[in-house]
Amino acid sequence: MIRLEHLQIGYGHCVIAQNDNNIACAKGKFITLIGANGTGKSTLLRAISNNQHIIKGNIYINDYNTNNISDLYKSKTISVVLTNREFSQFLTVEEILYLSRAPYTNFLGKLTPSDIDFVEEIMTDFEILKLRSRRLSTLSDGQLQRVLIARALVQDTPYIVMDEPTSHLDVHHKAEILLKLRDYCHQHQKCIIFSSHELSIALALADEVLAIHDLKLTHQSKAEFIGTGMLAKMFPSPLLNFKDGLLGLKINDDKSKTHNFKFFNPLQPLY
Ligand SMILES: Nc1ncnc2c1ncn2[C@@H]1O[C@H](COP(=O)(O)OP(=O)(O)OP(=O)(O)O)[C@@H](O)[C@H]1O
Repeated sequence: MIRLEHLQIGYGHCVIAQNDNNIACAKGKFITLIGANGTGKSTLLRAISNNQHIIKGNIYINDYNTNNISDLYKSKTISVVLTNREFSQFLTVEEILYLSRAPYTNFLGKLTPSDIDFVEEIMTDFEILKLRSRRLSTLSDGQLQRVLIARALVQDTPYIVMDEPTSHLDVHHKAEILLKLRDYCHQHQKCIIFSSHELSIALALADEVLAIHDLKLTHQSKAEFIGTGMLAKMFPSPLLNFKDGLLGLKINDDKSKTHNFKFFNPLQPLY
């Protein structure tokens, strides 16, 4: 379980988001984090993964306060896909994946046959076998994003946080990768928290929603969240309509001068 207790995140003394009630994110849940630009999604994900100062409150992973956990425990417990390129661009795809097994190797860093099989399995699942010998610096943004998602899975931790993991992917790969991640989360009882601006796909697939609006961080089941009508408040726009929990896009009909909305129901699975 990841627990957020009376958390305040932000910069200096400036709070950008806080949760008044305690929040618990359980294993086996595929949780989307949504909010308008600049509301604090990346800041929250960095805080959860212990890469960001917290103004107030506590974050617990498996009942351990993240302020007090060792690097080794952290690397076996939570993996992260952030948006910055914080690793050496000279590494090949295969090398960065093998390095992600480091928490499980002996002091010589030697991989076992089962480590290698596991990496091969993930490379196959995420269609990156063909990229294995390529240096990271030579990958397209979309290819790199698939590699970084694979890297987080190779680390094989119960908790995974991902900041906009599909932002560079084409529409086919967005749907495919999020479906794979959801199935992986359910099959292996992982807790995956991912931020996304792809509301329709994210809400169609997620089990639960973390939302940041008006400096408040909330956590609800998907159905509860949609029932609150919060989407319309989070994204006030004359082009969008969220009536009855349905996401609608305004389509101007020039002849009749009326505005119709094409609706997509995020409660319906995509397939
Ligand atoms: N290092 C920093 N110092 C001060 N303020 C920062 C810093 N990094 C981010 N901020 C501010 O904190 C707020 C939240 O930023 P954050 O990147 O977490 O938002 P976000 O919800 O992920 O945004 P987006 O959807 O645009 O990616 C923004 O107002 C941003 O300008």
